[in-house]
Formats: sequence, structure tokens, C-alpha cells
Amino acid sequence: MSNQTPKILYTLTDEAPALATYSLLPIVQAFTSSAGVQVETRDISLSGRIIANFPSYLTAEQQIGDALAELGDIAKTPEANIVKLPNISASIPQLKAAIKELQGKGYALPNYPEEPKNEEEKNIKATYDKIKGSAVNPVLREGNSDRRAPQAVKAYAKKHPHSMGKWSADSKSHVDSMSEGDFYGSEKSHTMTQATKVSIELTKEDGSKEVLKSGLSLLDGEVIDASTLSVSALKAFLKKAKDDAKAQGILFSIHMKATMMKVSDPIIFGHAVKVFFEPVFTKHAAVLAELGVDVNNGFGDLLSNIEKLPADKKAEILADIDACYADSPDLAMVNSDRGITNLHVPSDVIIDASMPAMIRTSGQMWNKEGNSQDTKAIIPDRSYAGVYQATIDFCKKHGAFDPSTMGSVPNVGLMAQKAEEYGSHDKTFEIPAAGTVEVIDENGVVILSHAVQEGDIWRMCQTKDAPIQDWVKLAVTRAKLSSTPAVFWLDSKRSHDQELIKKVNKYLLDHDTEGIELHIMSPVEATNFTLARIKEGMDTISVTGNVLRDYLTDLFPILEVGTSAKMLSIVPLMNGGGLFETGAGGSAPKHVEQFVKEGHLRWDSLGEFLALAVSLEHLGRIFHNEKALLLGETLDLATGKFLDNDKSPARVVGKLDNRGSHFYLALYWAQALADQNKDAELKAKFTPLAKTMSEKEEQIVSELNGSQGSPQEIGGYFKLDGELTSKAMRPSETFNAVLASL
Ligand SMILES: NC(=O)C1=CN([C@@H]2O[C@H](COP(=O)(O)OP(=O)(O)OC[C@H]3O[C@@H](n4cnc5c(N)ncnc54)[C@H](OP(=O)(O)O)[C@@H]3O)[C@@H](O)[C@H]2O)C=CC1
Ligand SMILES: O=C(O)CCC(=O)C(=O)O
Ligand SMILES: [Mg+2]
Repeated sequence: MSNQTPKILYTLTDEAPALATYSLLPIVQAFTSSAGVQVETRDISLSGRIIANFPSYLTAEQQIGDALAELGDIAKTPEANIVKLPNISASIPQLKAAIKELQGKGYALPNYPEEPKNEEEKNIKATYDKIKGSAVNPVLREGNSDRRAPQAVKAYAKKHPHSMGKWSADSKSHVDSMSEGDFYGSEKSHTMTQATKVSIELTKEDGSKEVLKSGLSLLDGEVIDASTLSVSALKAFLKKAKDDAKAQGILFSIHMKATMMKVSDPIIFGHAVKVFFEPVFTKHAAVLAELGVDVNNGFGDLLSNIEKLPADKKAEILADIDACYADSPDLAMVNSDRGITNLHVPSDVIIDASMPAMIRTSGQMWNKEGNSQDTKAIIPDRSYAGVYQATIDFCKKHGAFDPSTMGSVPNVGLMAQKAEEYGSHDKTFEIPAAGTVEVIDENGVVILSHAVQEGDIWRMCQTKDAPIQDWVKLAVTRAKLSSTPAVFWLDSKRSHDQELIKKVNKYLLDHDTEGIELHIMSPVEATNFTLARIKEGMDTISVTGNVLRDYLTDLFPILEVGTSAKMLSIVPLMNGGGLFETGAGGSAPKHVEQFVKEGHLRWDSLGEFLALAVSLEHLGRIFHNEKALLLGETLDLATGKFLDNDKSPARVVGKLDNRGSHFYLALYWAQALADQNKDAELKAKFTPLAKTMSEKEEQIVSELNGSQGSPQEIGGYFKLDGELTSKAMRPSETFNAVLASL
């Protein structure tokens, strides 16, 4: 391995992180090239993935390779070193918008065929369906997850605590979940005792069979589970929740993960829309069906479809919608100025980010007047909802957390090889007719079975044994290295978790656990245990499955340090490589809006700085490259100084933004390289650079800040114009010249 060229693969993604890359990457490449480390880019943006998947529709110049597939293969090799920035996990409305933009740019792409009419359209839809939702992360995540707030970040948050909404004991905000008929209540699990292939079959009440999936390979020791959600129970629950929100005078909101759970959650979201606007759907059923309205894509789908109607019909429906609003509880808003509600687009409110944001804001969300109000947070399935209710209960009892004193909750998450629910979408079905769904092995033995009704959602999850072993090992390693108690968040009442508990107890025996504190607790017990400790300033590692990995690595960072963008997010790949994710959150679409409008980008690239430092360190270790190690070390020093001097982007126009923050990182990085004495060559190279940069600090910052305040041209949303964006993101000629001199 060590005779290959050391290489870091830096991903080009979407929205705010993509913009930030235009400014940060030239700095990074200038610095790393001095150490013989190549930083190459790979385009895994939504538009890039669309273009890569439809070569036959495009001209030779338009075609690009499938960078995601390439990275997916690389992730399985020991030399993998990938820095992964957040990308859009597209809902159908976003996918359609991206296609439209590309078509407008001369890409003769096919439209997304909602209801394919022939083989060609079926293929087109299947290709787009692979691009939609969380299509990137599961491909790259060939390892488990290690996310935590580094010491320097935690220290910064304690010194400069972010704002926290006060909590009052009589807050009416709460989580509402089904009491029966959900996935939690129906889960059945089984651990395979030998490798086999299974099929998933529906036997209908008339005795006919429909094969939902066949030839699914399972490994020895793999845990499988199946569960089903009753659509009638769901609808009854949603109806009751709506009435209750109205009776209590609180906002109605629903929190799903329609991106990662791209099959089940849009369906559940669609039911919420239909229940909320029931009179409209009842009265106009025929017209809406005729128009092809599909509210699994949100209420916005209805609104855009009725545009096609004659004016009087459209007005009639709009009047009925207004009557329905008047008669219903207020909806939580995504954008009250533009009238966008929680029900408009399934990917606007994503549970991992939305629930912590609500908890940080006194348990409130925004109403249509733009004021915050107590809220009913609807999370239909019970599997993980209790974590949020327990957190709300804790805040009601003890008040808001205090970021200046609270402890930290790092996470070790079981994620590798599409573990658990997040890998279930190819085994999730909206059941076409009442009957029984069975998972049947090669010998015809029925492993799991559920009675289902038409419209129910049935799903199967897989969790392979090797990732579980790796996860237990990672938990023990982190607990030891940080001398911190670790809690496995596993619910002995859940069938899947029972199988996992057996494995955890077995694999813990492979490790020396002397002197470390380990627990297994249900998610609610673990929440209470952990919250009581963080309140007292104590740290507790959460060791969780894939969904809680996602939820907790937004929840705790947002409470502790204000945003999950400041997390160190490492994926030690199971074959020895490293995937370094930047932060633990998303692509901040609101930040792009602000940049385009007023030339201020408030995206904080701290996650990128942290990821790059560990990436360089990993590369240095694997390739015995001392210069790379030194670059990583000095980058960490620079990041520490960056935090000390509070050089993160401000939220408002006119003050330091993302670009200015990059200048300071570069300055401190150059200074750290100038100050070190391990490598004379790098010292000689960076000493003059550091000197010039600090001499020109005032001029550069004034050029950078001076470029703010006016609308920016970036030539697109999903596919940026490289030249325009580069110009917008690198407005300081002085800084550009200094970098070019390296
Ligand atoms: N790893 C990945 O690839 C992930 C991708 N996503 C994708 O991102 C998109 C948006 O998702 P959403 O749930 O809204 O989550 P985001 O994390 O993008 O946004 C939530 C809020 O967090 C704050 N925030 C996030 N990152 C930063 C940062 N680097 N610097 C400063 N503030 C930050 C912003 O708050 P404020 O507005 O107050 O500034 C932002 O509005 C979706 O397409 C989703 O699928 C989501 C999670 C992970
Ligand atoms: O891949 C996605 O869609 C989101 C990922 C995410 O939220 C996470 O890993 O924390
Ligand atoms: Mg997340």
C-alpha cells in the first residue's frame, strides 16, 4: 500500500457545503500539495448523480462517470481515504426540480415518470429511484460510526454558550405516538444459523401468492427482522392526534425521515396529509385522482397539480382548503412568510434535525404568524419516539440544559453494510391486498410471518454479524480511550434488540472490559440516565443502532454545541480505510438562500476542518508520510486557535462569513506550520506565507466582507456554474494571489 500515491478523495456535494468547497478546497490543495498529498474531487452531488446515470440521453461532452459507484468500491479497500461532505437526500419534489434545472441547461434527461406506462419508463423510474432519498451515505458507509464533539469544540461551547430557549413546567408540547398497530408492536426477529437465500411472499386471502422479493441472500449469524404498520390504526391515530392538537390549542407537526426511510415514510407522511385535509380529499376525490395528485410527495403536490384546473374549479378547492385550515389545529410552519407548512414537502422537516431544534426552542415550533408555539410532535412509530418524550419531560422538570456546564454524549453507531431500518427500503412494501406476508427460506421454512391488510406497510431489516462485532469492539475501544461509561441503547421488549443483546453479551467477552463501565438500557432508560449525567457535566457514550445513531448525533450536538456541524464524524471502514464525514448534519438549504440574496454564507466549515485533520492523520499513518501527519497535527492546532479566536461565520450579513472563516483557518494553519520544527522544508515554505497573510489580514478581510450585501450569481441551484461560483466564493484578489504564490 505504501508505494501508492497518497490520495484523499474530497466529495463535491450540494447546497451550502458545495458552495463552501469553492472557497476551502483551493486552500486545502495549496497546503497539501506541499506535502505530496493529492486531494482529488469526486462529484456525488444530486445533479452529478443524475447526469452519471443517464449517459444514453446525453451528448458525449455532457456525460460523466459514476463517482458514487467508484467511491463505493474504493470504500471496501484498505487505501480508502474519503472526505464526505453532506449531500442532498432528495425527495421526489427535489428530484423533479433538479431534473428540470438540468433540462433547462440543455441536458436532454427524461422526466421522472410517476406512473410508468412502458418498459422504458419503468427503467427510467427505477434509475431515478436509486438516486432519490438517502442514496449516497449507505453506499459509502462500509463501517460503523464514531461521532463526538472534540475537546476544543466542547471547550468553545462552554466558553461561548449558544442561546437556549427556556423551558416551562407547564409547556403543553409533547410527542404523540401510536399505542398499537405500529412497527414497534409487530416486530419479529430471527438470527440466521446458516447462510441461505430467502423470499418474501404475500399469500392473499383468496389463496393466490405474490412474490414481493426473491433470492435475498443472508449470511450466517445475520439478524433479520420484519414488522408491519397497520394503515387503519395509523389513520385512526392521526385523526385523534389532530383533534387533540386542536383541543389543546397547540401546533400539529409530523416528524419523519422520508429521506433515509424513502419507501415507508413518504407513505406515512401522505396519510398525515390526507387525514389533515380529509374534507378536501373526500369531496374532490375524483378530480384529485384524475390529476394524479400524490400527497406522499406532500401537500405541495396537490397545490401544484390543481394549477392545471380551470380557474373556478381551482378556486373551489382552494376555498375548501381554507375552510379546512379554519377548522383544524394550526400547523407547524417551515416558512411562515411563504405559507409553507410542515405538510407541504416530506423532506422539509426531517426528524433528526427537527426534534432537537424544537427542544432547543423551548419545545416550540413556528406558527403561521411567525411566532413560536407549543407543539404536538407526531412520531407515529414508538420504537424511538420515547427518547424525545423523555428529553421533553426532563426539560420540563429541570429547565433547559446549560451549554456552559453540560456534559457530552459521543455516539458509537451500528451502521455498516446498510444495518437495520436504514437498509430496509428494498424490502419495504405497501401491501396490495389483505393476507399473510412470510419470509421463507430455501427449504420452504417460514422464518417470519405477519397478517396484513391492504395498504399496510410491511418491512424487513437486515443486520450482518461482522458489523455487530465491529460495533461492540468500537464501543469498548472508545470507552477505554476516553475513560467514559458506555450505554448500549437496546430495548429488551423489542424482538430485534433481544437478538442484539445476546450478541453484545457474547462479543463483549472477546474484549478486556476491566475497568470500564458498560450498561445495556432501553432507549428511555438510557435517555434518563444520560440526561441526568450531562446535566451534572458528565459524559456518557451512547452505543446505538443505526436510527438512534442518526437521531442522537443531532440531538446532543445541537443541545451541547448548537449545531451538529461541529462534530467529528469518523467511519473506520471495516477493510481498513477511512471515511471522514464532515459534521453530522445536512446541507443547510436556508444558507444558500441567504447567500444568493445577500452574499453572506453562514455555513460553518468546522466539520470539514476536523474531518480533513483526521483524514490527513489516517493517510500519514497508513503511508508513513510524516508530512501528512504534520499537516494534520497543525490543522488541528489551527482549528483550536480558530475556535479560541471565535472566527466561525456570523449569521448576519456584513460580518465574517464562511469565506472569511476560511482565511483565518489558512492563516492559523500557515502559522502553525511556520512555528513547528519537525520539518524544515515545510517550515521554510510556510514561514513567508504566514508572514504575508498576517500582514495582509486587514486588507483580505475587508475585501471578503466588502463583497457582501448584494445578490450573488452562481448559475444554478443543483448544478452550479463553476466559474461564477468560484468568483463569488473567492472575492479577495489579495488572498487569491497569496495562495497562488505557494
Ligand atoms: N450526511 C448527509 O449527507 C446529510 C444530509 N442531509 C440532507 O441535508 C438537507 C437538509 O436537511 P435538514 O434536516 O434541514 O438539516 P440541516 O442540517 O441541513 O439544517 C438544519 C439547520 O442546522 C444548521 N446547520 C447545519 N449545518 C450547519 C453548518 N455547517 N453551519 C452552520 N449551521 C448549520 C442550520 O441552522 P440555521 O438555519 O439556524 O443556520 C440549518 O438550517 C436534506 O437534503 C437532507 O437530506 C441531512 C443530514 C445529513
Ligand atoms: O443520508 C442521509 O439522508 C442523512 C444522513 C444523516 O442524517 C446522518 O447520518 O446523520
Ligand atoms: Mg442525521
